Amino acid sequence: MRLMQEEMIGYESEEEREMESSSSCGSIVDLGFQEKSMKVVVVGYALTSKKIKSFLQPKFEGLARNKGIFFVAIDQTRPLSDQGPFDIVLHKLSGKEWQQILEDYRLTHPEVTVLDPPSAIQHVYNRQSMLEDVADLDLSDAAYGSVGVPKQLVIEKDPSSIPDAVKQAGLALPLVAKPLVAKSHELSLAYDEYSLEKLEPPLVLQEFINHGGVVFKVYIVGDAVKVVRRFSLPDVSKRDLSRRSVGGVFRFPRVSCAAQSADDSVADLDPCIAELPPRALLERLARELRRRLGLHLFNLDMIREHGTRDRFYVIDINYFPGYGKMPEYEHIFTDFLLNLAKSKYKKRSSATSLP
Ligand SMILES: O=P(O)(O)O[C@@H]1[C@@H](OP(=O)(O)O)[C@H](OP(=O)(O)O)[C@H](O)[C@H](OP(=O)(O)O)[C@H]1OP(=O)(O)O
Ligand SMILES: Nc1ncnc2c1ncn2[C@@H]1O[C@H](COP(=O)(O)OP(=O)(O)O)[C@@H](O)[C@H]1O
Ligand SMILES: [Mg+2]
Ligand SMILES: [Mg+2]
Repeated sequence: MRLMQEEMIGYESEEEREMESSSSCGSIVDLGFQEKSMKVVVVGYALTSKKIKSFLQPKFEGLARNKGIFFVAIDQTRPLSDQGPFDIVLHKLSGKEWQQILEDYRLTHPEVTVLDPPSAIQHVYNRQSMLEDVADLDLSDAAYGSVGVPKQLVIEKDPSSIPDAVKQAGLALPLVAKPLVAKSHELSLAYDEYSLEKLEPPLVLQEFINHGGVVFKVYIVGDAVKVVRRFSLPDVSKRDLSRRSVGGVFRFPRVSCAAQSADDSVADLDPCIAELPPRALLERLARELRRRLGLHLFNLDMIREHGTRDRFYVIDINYFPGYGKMPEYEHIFTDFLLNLAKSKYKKRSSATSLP
């Protein structure tokens, strides 16, 4: 947080100011219009052009600006220390070199909050380690339902070994085959053991869980948790499995990104399938995972086993997902950034006022 003159943060009109303050949700830090000098938050961002378009939408940037948050593009060709100064760095770029730059920057600039630490992000970029913390959490008999991960197996190489490995691990067909690298979305569903040899390691084989064709996207932004419904793959029946014609591998690249929101069709859906997971369960899950993963910005793909009321599975975790599709993300993000800057500012001032 830094000080700057009032004229830099202003609503274009009284009307705009009123509109903004009436639509603002939650308890945000009021930077105070009355103050002569204002505190501003400078957020450096290193994002792909696709992400800039979906995330830094004009409405969001405008709202943030009016609250004293300024977004500044990071120039990757110049040293980070020569840019800014930043209060917060938001990033989602790949490459070892970039990760190293960020790690070095974190060490030399502890006053800047880097969202999030590259090593914590790497942990969820591997589909094996991604779900370890959910499994370790052991929310198998939480008060509001159980949360687990589907049985899964990692295949590093040699496709011919897959049928035996699957048998040994006791995995039931059909299986979802997912590239080990989470940034690759070329998934497939294998219905019979003969087709398993056609798969291309390295991959994770995961038991397919019937869930009525609806997936819950649980978005996390710091302490805030928001859940939406999306359409997903349909259930596979025993009859489907026994029908020979179904045999083989069904490829479904980028299915979840292409999937439509199911929230608009909720009235047409079976309530047992569409009912959102209990709020208390999501809050607990989000809190625990935030701590264990060391991340502020991620989402979970969660499904409810069809035929149960409260047996849930986490099947995917994504770092800095498509927040543009999260309702009210503009307000949630603005509050998050302000609170982050405020708590850092408080900590720093109390440290400097020590005797
Ligand atoms: O492109 P979008 O907005 O659909 O966002 C993608 C996410 O879609 P979703 O939030 O489910 O709608 C998408 O989520 P899923 O893995 O599809 O569940 C990923 O987070 C993807 O990032 P990456 O390719 O894994 O690095 C996200 O892609 P990037 O925007 O980060 O490139
Ligand atoms: N174990 C599973 N059981 C049932 N459906 C699954 C399972 N894993 C994935 N899916 C379906 O495939 C989609 C994509 O899988 P996901 O693991 O989320 O990969 P991605 O990272 O590409 O989104 C999910 O949104 C869901 O529709
Ligand atoms: Mg997904
Ligand atoms: Mg994913």
